[in-house]
Amino acid sequence: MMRSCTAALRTLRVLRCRLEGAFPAARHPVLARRWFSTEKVIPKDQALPNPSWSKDLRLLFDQFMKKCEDGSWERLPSYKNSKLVKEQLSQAQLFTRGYEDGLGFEYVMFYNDDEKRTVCLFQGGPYLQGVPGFLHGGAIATMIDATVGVCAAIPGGIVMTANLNINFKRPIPLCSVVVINSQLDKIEGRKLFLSCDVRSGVDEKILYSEATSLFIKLDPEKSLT
Ligand SMILES: CC/C=C\C/C=C\C/C=C\CCCCCCCC(=O)SCCNC(=O)CCNC(=O)[C@H](O)C(C)(C)COP(=O)(O)OP(=O)(O)OC[C@H]1O[C@@H](n2cnc3c(N)ncnc32)[C@H](O)[C@@H]1OP(=O)(O)O
Repeated sequence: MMRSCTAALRTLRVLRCRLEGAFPAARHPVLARRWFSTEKVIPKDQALPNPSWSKDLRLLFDQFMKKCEDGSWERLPSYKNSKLVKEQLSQAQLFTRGYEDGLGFEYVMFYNDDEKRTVCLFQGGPYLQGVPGFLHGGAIATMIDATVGVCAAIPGGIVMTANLNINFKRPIPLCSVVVINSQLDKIEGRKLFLSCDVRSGVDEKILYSEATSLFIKLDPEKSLT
């Protein structure tokens, strides 16, 4: 437990250094203060196996953890709450982490710095149903946005989605496991272009969705509101 907390804090520190190093304006006056706290509260890392994870999700998780051993990939921790919000928003939770184990978004992301790739292993639970038996398109879009968002934020700093285009090619069965594979294609000034696909877990034979996205690095001189 202690070791995983220390590892999580280390990864968070690395991510923070990367964001600030790659983009000094990551010290955006509002967002940086909200996103990174120096308080030493150790929240629960939710990007780790729990009993709701299926055999396939565990298998893929183990495969990626093996890839982390030589340092080419790293697992990204994920937390429900953040100390970044002010008191009146103390109920705020990361949208994708607001469900009990197994009911909503179960996922873990891995990052490869050399390839500028982020892979998300995702199991969508029963509260994410759209057409009976299948995942809601909004839930799929959410996880695509989160995955490409992280893929943009690590090299790009403080970014927001400006555009997200998704082709939904096949419906995703509820509670199945999919792999969201995203990559940074191009950076032009403040614009980061990314693409990703969503495939069936383990065999990756079924192409469920494809997406392209544009993220913009926030300009610290501009107000968000
Ligand atoms: C993302 C994760 C970040 C950090 C990680 C930290 C912690 C991790 C914790 C959790 C991770 C969870 C990840 C979740 C990811 C979710 C991300 C989101 O969903 S963000 C929410 C949805 N997006 C928004 O609400 C954004 C709303 N839009 C805006 O606020 C603004 O439009 C903007 C995107 C900030 C851009 O405004 P600016 O005034 O800064 O830029 P502009 O001067 O307007 O444009 C610059 C440049 O870009 C071109 N452009 C802008 N929008 C578009 C577009 N839709 N399509 C094409 N091109 C666009 C514009 O033409 C300019 O181009 P240029 O003239 O060539 O420079």
